[in-house]
This record gives sequence, C-alpha cells and structure tokens, in this order.
Amino acid sequence: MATNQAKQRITQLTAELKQHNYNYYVLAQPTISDQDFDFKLKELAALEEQYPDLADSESPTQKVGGEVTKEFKTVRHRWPMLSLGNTYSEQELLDFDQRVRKAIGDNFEYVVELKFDGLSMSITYEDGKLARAVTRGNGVEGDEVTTNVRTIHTIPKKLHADSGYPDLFEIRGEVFMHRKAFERLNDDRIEKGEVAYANPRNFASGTMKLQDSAEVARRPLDCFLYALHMEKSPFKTHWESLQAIKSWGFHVSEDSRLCTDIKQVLEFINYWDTERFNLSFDIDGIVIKVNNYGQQEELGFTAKVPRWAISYKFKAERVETELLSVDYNVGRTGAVTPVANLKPVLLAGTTVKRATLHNANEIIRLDLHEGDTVFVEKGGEIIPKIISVNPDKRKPDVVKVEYRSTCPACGTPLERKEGEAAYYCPNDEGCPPQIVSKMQHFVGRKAMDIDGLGDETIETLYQRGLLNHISDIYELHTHADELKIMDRFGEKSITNMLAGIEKSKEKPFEKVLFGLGIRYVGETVARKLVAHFKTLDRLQSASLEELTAVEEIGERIAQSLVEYMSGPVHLAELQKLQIQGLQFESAQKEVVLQSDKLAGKTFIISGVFEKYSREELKELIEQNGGKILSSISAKLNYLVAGDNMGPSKLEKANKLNVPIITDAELLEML
Ligand SMILES: NC(=O)c1ccc[n+]([C@@H]2O[C@H](COP(=O)([O-])OP(=O)(O)OC[C@H]3O[C@@H](n4cnc5c(N)ncnc54)[C@H](O)[C@@H]3O)[C@@H](O)[C@H]2O)c1
Ligand SMILES: [Zn+2]
Repeated sequence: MATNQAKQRITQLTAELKQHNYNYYVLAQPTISDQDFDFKLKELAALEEQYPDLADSESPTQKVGGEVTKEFKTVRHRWPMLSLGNTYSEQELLDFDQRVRKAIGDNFEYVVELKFDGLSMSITYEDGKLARAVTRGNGVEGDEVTTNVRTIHTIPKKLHADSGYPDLFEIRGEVFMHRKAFERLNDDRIEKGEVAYANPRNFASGTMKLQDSAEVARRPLDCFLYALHMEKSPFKTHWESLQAIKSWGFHVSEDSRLCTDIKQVLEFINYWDTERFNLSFDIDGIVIKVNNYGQQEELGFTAKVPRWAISYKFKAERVETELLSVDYNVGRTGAVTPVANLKPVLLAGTTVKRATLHNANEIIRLDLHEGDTVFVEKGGEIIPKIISVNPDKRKPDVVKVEYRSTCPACGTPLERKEGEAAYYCPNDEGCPPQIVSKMQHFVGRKAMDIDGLGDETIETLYQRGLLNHISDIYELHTHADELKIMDRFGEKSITNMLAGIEKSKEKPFEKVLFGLGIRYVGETVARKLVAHFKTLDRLQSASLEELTAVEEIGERIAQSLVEYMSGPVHLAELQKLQIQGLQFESAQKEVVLQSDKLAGKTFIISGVFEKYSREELKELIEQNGGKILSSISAKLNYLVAGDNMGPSKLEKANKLNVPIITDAELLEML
C-alpha cells in the first residue's frame, strides 16, 4: 500500500471507529457487530505499526473507548480502568502465552473467568459502606452513578461487620441484565413504541445512564465482581482476592477456574463455547489473567490494556444462505414488519429459516434484491439478522425488493407517519390479523388474563364469526349452544371459559385500558393515566395539554389517545363494555378536596420515599388544593425530594432556586 493510500485508510478507519465508540458507549445503540468493530480496530493497529509516522496518539487503538458525560459528576479513578486485549484465535492465545513465559518464566498460573457482557463499574467501600460507584468512562475519569448502582440488589450497601473486610477498598465488576428480564422489558418497550435495545448489554448500559434512579430500580440489573484494588493488599494472588471478596458478601461467579497451563485454558474455552448458551446471561468470551500480583506487576500495562491478561472472544456465528422471499406480518397495532424467508441453514445450533428485516429502511440499507445470497448472524440478538448481501453472488438482472404498498391481509394502502420507520395498515376495524391479535392481547396475561380463552380459541371463534370485537367476548355466553356443537370444545372447557370471562369483569380499570391496545399505551402508561384521571369519562374529555401534563405522558402518547377517543367505532365499543360491567373507574378513591391549604402552590415529587408512594403524596397535595407540575421551571414552588432523586433534577432545582422539601416538611404544611 502506498503511503498516501495508507494515510487515507488510517484517517477513514479512525473516524469510523470513533463514531462506533460513541454509538456503543454513549448512545448504547451500536450499528455494527462487535466482531466487525474488532476487525476494523485490528486493521488500524496493523497499519499504524507499519507506518508509525502516521500513528496518532489519540487513535482508538491507544485509548479506552468510552467518555465521561455532562449529566453526571466526573470522578477521577484512583487506579486507571483499562480495556483488555482481545483475540478470536487460539494461535494468538498461544502467542500470548509465549510472551508471558518470555517475561516471567515458566512458573505461573492463570485464572480464567467468564467475560460478562455488560458495562464495568468501580465501587468504593469505606468502613464497610458503599460510598461511590463510578463507570469506566475514558479509563481515567468516569461518571459517578452511585444512586443508580444502589438499586442493584446483589450489590451490598453495607457489609457484615464480622466478615473481615478492610476499611477502604475499591471493587470492580460488570453490571449486566439477565436475558429473561431483557426480553420482558424490551417487549414492553416495543409495545409502547419506544426504541428497542438489540441485546441485554445495550439495555444495561442505557439504564445506567438514566437520571431517574426510580426508573433504574424498575429494571432488574445484576453484577458480578471480579477485581479488588487497595493500597497494600494482604493478598498475593488474584485467586485469593476472589475468595476474599466472596466471603465479604459480594456476588462472585462460581465459574472461574485456576489453570496451571495454557492447555487447561483452552479446555475451559472449548467447554464454554457451547455451554454459554445455557447461562441465564450473555458472555462474549473468556478472560485469562496471570494469577500472581507480583508477576502481574512485572508484566505491566500498555496505555490501553494490561499485559498480564487477554480476552478470548467467541465468534458470532455467521453463515451464508439464499433469500427465498420476503413476507410481511401485520401486528396488533397494524405495523407491517418484513420478514425474510431463507433457505434453511444451520446456525449456532439451530436451523434458521427466517430472519427479521425490521422495516423498510433496513431493506434499503441492505440493497436487497430477489434471490440474493445473504450473510446471516446470530450475535447477542435473539432473532437472527441479515448482516449484508454478498455482492459477488448477485445474479444478473435481478429485481430490487420493494416494500409493498398495500396490506398483505386486507389490501388497504399502507401509511407511514412522519418520522417513523414503520408502515401501518390503517384499517384497524377490518383487517383480520389486527382484529384477532387485538383480542388476543386483551385476554393476555398482562391485561385481562382470562382463564380458558387462549390465542387459538380466539382465532377459531373469529373464523366462526362469533368474535369480531372485544365486546363480543362478553356476549359469548349467549352462544353456549353453538359452542357445544363445535368439535374442539368440551362441556367443561366451555364452562371454564365463560366463568373466566365473567370473572374478568372485576379486573381494575388500568388492566382494561391497557387491554384495549391503544397505540403507545403500555402497562405503565395505563397505570399512570388511571392514577391521574381516575375515570374513563375524564380521560375521554382530556385535552392534549391535560394529557401531556401527566408524568411520563409525551406528545406522541397523548396524540394517540385523543385519536382513539374520537373514533366513533371505539366510542361505541367502550359504551358496550361499560354496559357489560367492566371497570372504568379507578378503585382508588376520588380526589375530594379536604382543605385549600396548598391552593395556588405547585409541586413536583421526585425520588423514593420511605413511608409513602409518590402517588399517595400526589393525592395528598391535590386533596389540599395544590397542583402537580410535570417539569421543573422557575414557576415551581416546591420540589418534594425523596431518596435516589436524579442528580440533574437536583441541579436544575438548585439553579432556579426552587425550595427543596422532604415529605415530612410537606405534611407540616398541612
Ligand atoms: N459494535 C460497536 O460499535 C462497538 C464499539 C465499541 C466497542 N465495541 C466492543 O467493545 C469492545 C471494547 O470494549 P472494552 O474496551 O470494554 O473491552 P472489552 O469489552 O473487550 O474488554 C474489557 C472489559 O471486559 C469486561 N469484563 C467482563 N468480564 C470480565 C472479567 N471477568 N474480568 C475482567 N474484565 C471483564 C470489563 O468491563 C472490561 O472493561 C470491543 O472489542 C468491541 O467488541 C463495539
Ligand atoms: Zn390490513
């Protein structure tokens, strides 16, 4: 490669990698796979080695990739938080072993550990109490996220007095989210129309950056601890430290091992290469560390990584196969999702026949043509994904895949809202898959949870013409005779189903509201709306402004509600459901004005309180004539602050000189 060509490539790779670091560390929304990132970084490192004059000290090869943010307090690390060198090949691991042997001789051990795929955290304990938690940031300085870390149950706030911990130490580990929790919470996000995270790591990382610790607490995170730092450590080896921190009450993985040579290390790697799929969380590799602290010191560090450790990363499995066709699924909200049908191919232990294409933009990004040969990957994501097209295998004169313009189920022309990637079928009252999945959603576990009425039964009853609307479910008892002569129903299952339907009439208003399947109204939003408006009547007559004044209700949700509530079909349906006896009023009591002691005063409640829920405090304020605002402004009279309040809120309140009071002080005002 000519020098000017090399220079161009170095500049290009540097810019690209910097952007990817930003997407990954700051936004928690990477756009390329880790493997692609690592290969680009290796290419850059090789070029810099070949052309040392062109190497820049600010290059991504020389620095830890993260950044500190403006939202949190910046804290300098007492010991730098470095990255790890990585490799995808056994040969490079053997090379690493040789380098170590050259430096410290043959007498040493390795500790091998799982490489947890989350974000690293440094936590300081003073006198047995959690004093401070800081992210890795740029390696030298990080963000202080103590209040967020305090919400993680497996991280002790206070250590057992007799466990023998030192007065001052720093402990490091990886914060992550279990796969199950990820799937559940991510589904909620998709339902609410929020941006979904691609994998648990991104979700955990995005969560740690939130200002609202109460929201962090709602997202279950976990943490494995894997390193101890202190002045004058009483321990001689990393292994001893691991046993000690375990005995102090920290969550330490049981899967670490002590190895006497690289052969044992390779055995450990081979074992986890397949066994990792049976863990409840994601790992992206194995970390290999020289055990003895004295030997670690001898080996030392580069600016970016320790020389006494390396990570072996598992390859994301990638295969090539043929695109057979593109199908379109119509979801409950009418969103039309393209799905690729593939020539069946074996990938990460399962046969893959389909891959998600997300939306129309993705088809354009891939420049997909009929009969293309595509690369499919199953990385951290659960559903396989088409990474790219193999351009060398494109057949001549093939036709571009065009996103369809009409609904595959009912033929209605599709619509796209401004600023949204998805196309929708607007025919929500007449489009079969929308009708069926709306009813399936309504009877589902998280909504009305109706016993004896499952997805398949709904589908069958829809086809028989017995169910078209949610309200038809409550008329099924008038069709008992017809049901009896259908071959798939026994007497007993009909009785069960009808009893389950009857019983569901007791379900609270928020479940009914969520069950209606109004776009962007997920479980939490439904709960918030019911707590605020109490009755359907009030919710129906609420204006856009009144809706957006409610905590967590944005423009988009409000707009969707107003639209829903103005549809004549929806109104008729709601009326029917009311007559049928479903709950459309909050079980909690109405705001009855008890005094006007807080008349004309405005409040915001933030954080968590020991004795009251935020809802209770809110009610109390409203009962005494006060008003709740949605955001801090100069107009605000009081900020009622509990524990774990977001630091940015606090800062804003201080800046605007808003008085900050406790719940006790609020009660005194009454
Ligand atoms: N896809 C993208 O756009 C993109 C962008 C930037 C970085 N990345 C990925 O991130 C990697 C770089 O991130 P990095 O600097 O955090 O390095 P890394 O994740 O490869 O390795 C270092 C980190 O491993 C973690 N770790 C997990 N288990 C550990 C254990 N048992 N012992 C010690 N550490 C453990 C620690 O957080 C440590 O900071 C890249 O190699 C790439 O794969 C991807
Ligand atoms: Zn349709």
